[in-house]
Amino acid sequence: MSGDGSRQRQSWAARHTQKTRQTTSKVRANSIENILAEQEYRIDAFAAPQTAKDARSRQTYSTSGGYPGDLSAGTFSSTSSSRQGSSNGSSSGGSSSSSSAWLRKTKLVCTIGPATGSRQELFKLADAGMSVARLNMSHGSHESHKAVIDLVTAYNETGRGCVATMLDTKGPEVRSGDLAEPIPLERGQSLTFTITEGETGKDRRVSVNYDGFIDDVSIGDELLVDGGIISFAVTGKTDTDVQVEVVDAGVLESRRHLNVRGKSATLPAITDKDWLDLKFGVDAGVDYFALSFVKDAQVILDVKKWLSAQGSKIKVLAKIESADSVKALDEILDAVDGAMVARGDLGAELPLEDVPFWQNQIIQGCRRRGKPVIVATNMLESMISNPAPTRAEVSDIAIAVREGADAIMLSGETAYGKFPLKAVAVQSTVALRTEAAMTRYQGARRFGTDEAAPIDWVTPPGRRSSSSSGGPSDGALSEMFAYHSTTMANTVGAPLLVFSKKGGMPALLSHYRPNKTVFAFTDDAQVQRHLALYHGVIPLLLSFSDDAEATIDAAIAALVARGYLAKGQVVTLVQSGKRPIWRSASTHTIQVRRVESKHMGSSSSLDDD
Ligand SMILES: Nc1ncnc2c1ncn2[C@@H]1O[C@H](COP(=O)(O)OP(=O)(O)OP(=O)(O)O)[C@@H](O)[C@H]1O
Ligand SMILES: CC(=O)C(=O)O
Repeated sequence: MSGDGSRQRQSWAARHTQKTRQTTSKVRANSIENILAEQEYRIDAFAAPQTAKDARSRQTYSTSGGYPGDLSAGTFSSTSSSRQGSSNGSSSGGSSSSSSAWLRKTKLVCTIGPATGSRQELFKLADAGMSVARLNMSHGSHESHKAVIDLVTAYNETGRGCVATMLDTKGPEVRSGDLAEPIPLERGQSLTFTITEGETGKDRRVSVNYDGFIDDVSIGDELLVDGGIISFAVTGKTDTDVQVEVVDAGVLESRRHLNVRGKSATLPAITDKDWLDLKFGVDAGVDYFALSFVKDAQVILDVKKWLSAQGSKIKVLAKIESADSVKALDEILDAVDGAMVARGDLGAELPLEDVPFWQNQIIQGCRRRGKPVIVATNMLESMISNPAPTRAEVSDIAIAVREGADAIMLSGETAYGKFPLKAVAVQSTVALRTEAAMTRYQGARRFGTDEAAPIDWVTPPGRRSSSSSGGPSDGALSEMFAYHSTTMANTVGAPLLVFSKKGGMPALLSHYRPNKTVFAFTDDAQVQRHLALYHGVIPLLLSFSDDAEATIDAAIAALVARGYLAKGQVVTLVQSGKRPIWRSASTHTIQVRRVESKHMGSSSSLDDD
């Protein structure tokens, strides 16, 4: 790039930014007024209502007080929402555009285990708002995981909602072996971990499942059990044994996770068991792989190459949970389809106080790249045994939502906890409340004082990479389209309606975080499930006819039938992407369409109904 070109580009970008600021000013002003006019926030938003009536009777979060940040004013009610699905002409600016429902944008990932593996419990979890069912390959069998995948398929076939499946690999974990009985350990006592097989605790000798353990450990290291519930100082070692002294006391049980603070094990990135599990996932048709203990980009590229050789479109997420993975964060995030902040192991390998910093880095890294990111582990740990969360847990959810995570995850809370549905309801409500408050506070900052810099999640796309004709490339054009569609939708206070075959444009729209929902219609069930993870996107399945207008009308009618839109409301319609569906009929367009009489009353032609 020549110096001149660079200057030109900068000045274009500067002008563009200035214009955009002016436009977003209007956008925010409208949004604040719209939000002030809206006092109800619907929860369990991603379990789509089947009819407008159904939508009306859904649980709502109503604020009797003046602003959504006023938690004391909030009340849960299961009563009918007087606004949902009904005429909603009260929004400001002469626009009758705003949908009355404030739909939750942050998605919920739930680990399925003994507490939630039955048809009844899994369906309840999905109805309560689960968008992704996580299968942890450290537990259960292929048969039990296949049964869960079949249940998710059955749920999706009911048309009640869209749930994706995520297979989480066990990864190269170092574990202690089976014990004859648990060993109580007091501070100062000694113990020996050995690579000799069959040591079950006699003479305080315990086997470890990995020979390289000896080389990975040095005298003076801190050795942790299950992320720190017991800790040891390494005091000596031989060719086969590691001697340790108890620092934090506890009871050592069978097959516990061992790791050395600040060091990653030198195990292969993907173990033989992982490859068998990945093959199982391909055969069973899961939607996402979450790869444990990813160390660098190469392992991602290897799995992606293997997947494409199998003709599989499974998306690959990297779990960032090791000292190695944070060192290689940028190259890993460049290679993956998304990431998980796996705080359990991350907090064992790194000092605990570093975890919030890395959580933020990982979220921002994914947000910059337009890739989905999940925040996981301990989000509502106390709800494994208690029916209500701690205040700190509520704050933790709010922080992840404010930082811009696409999804938040539950582990033991839904796998074996006593209150899985309550845990989902808490995540859902806290996310919803936080999102509503964020939108308002952002606006207040922008139009109020200069006290705090506005939260700026999005930057306008640059006019990067030009095509052979000299203009922006298709990819850059799509990004600009997504950006300007978002600005337009925000200005009119309307949700977005997009048609997509591969999910690219809905993902781009999600990246720009529009104020309202992105209703993404696709004719591919797997693309629909992939989109279930993306922030603010409600993915719906629909056959695309050759007639663009007929398809658009069918989509609007489907949204009306589900209670998402009502007569007189407007939607921002986006037809774009690298391969627009109706290129012959229209190229790239952004339009604002109003819901008319012809969209009312007809039954939805959604494929999943
Ligand atoms: N498919 C399953 N079958 C049985 N139990 C499960 C299953 N999935 C999860 N669990 C239980 O839920 C707990 C929490 O789930 P999570 O996915 O967070 O496990 P984990 O903490 O990664 O596992 P580990 O205990 O191996 O470190 C597990 O420790 C296990 O007891
Ligand atoms: C989710 C997970 O694996 C972790 O937090 O370590």
